[in-house]
Amino acid sequence: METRYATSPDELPLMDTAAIRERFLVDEVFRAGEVTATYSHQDRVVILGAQPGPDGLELPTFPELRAEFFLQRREAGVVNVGAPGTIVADGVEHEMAHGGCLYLGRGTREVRFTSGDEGDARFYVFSAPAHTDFPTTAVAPGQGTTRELGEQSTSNRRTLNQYIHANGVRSCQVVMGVTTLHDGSMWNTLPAHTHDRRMEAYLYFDLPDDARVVHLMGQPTETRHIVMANEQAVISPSWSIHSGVGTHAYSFVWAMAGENQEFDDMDPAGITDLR
Ligand SMILES: O=C(O)C(=O)C[C@H](O)C(=O)CO
Ligand SMILES: [Zn+2]
Repeated sequence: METRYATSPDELPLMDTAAIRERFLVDEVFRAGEVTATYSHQDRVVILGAQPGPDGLELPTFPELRAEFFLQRREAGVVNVGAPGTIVADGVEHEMAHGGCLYLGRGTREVRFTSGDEGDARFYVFSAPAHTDFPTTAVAPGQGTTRELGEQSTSNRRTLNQYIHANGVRSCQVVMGVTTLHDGSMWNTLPAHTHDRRMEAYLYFDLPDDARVVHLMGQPTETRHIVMANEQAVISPSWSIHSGVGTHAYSFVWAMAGENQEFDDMDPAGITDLR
């Protein structure tokens, strides 16, 4: 497990490209036949990638957690960004289509990831500490609470699907969903925002290999960028905007943890105020 310590907004302007990437970018979320894990001290979230081969993969625990099993004190949201697969959670099997979501409640002891016949599934997992047990629940792609956002004329037309949230699948901290850009739209989360009460992470997916997303971060008046490829994740502290423009349309998993699950608890950063 890789550890990333928390960052103060004062530090960002002093960092060069390599330092910014090292601190905020999770460049290899998926490795065939492995579970990767990154522990961020921003709200103590763990970002994992599980890409099971024919033998499947167990969700392990890690020495850093001092926990008997991974979900002993945690909950997690999972989105499959690869070929169809299944997750077996304490003996119950959940079919996971491309883009489908599963909430794993605190106390789930055994989690097994498998791929189907169409190639490797790739399970993106976002986990946060939990104070109680909520039931493990699956949501099929597109079956969450949907919001249509943006305009074609400003290249930010997109469909946002909320899966784990205050009015949907219940959780302690995790709020999670998928946003898909419509063909010809490239900008996500514009106007941008911050939310001081929770951090957020994005995993960009369904982006062609030769395309990139220029992800914007930092305080609204002191922004920096990270050039990102398909299936890379980025950690956004609560004080940072998280917006981006692609050279092609794409989808992204957004996931948050902190003290307020209210989706619209956002402090907008006006487009003309950005620096
Ligand atoms: O397209 C968007 O806008 C988003 O997906 C925004 C994220 O959901 C977000 O930043 C929630 O706080
Ligand atoms: Zn946000």
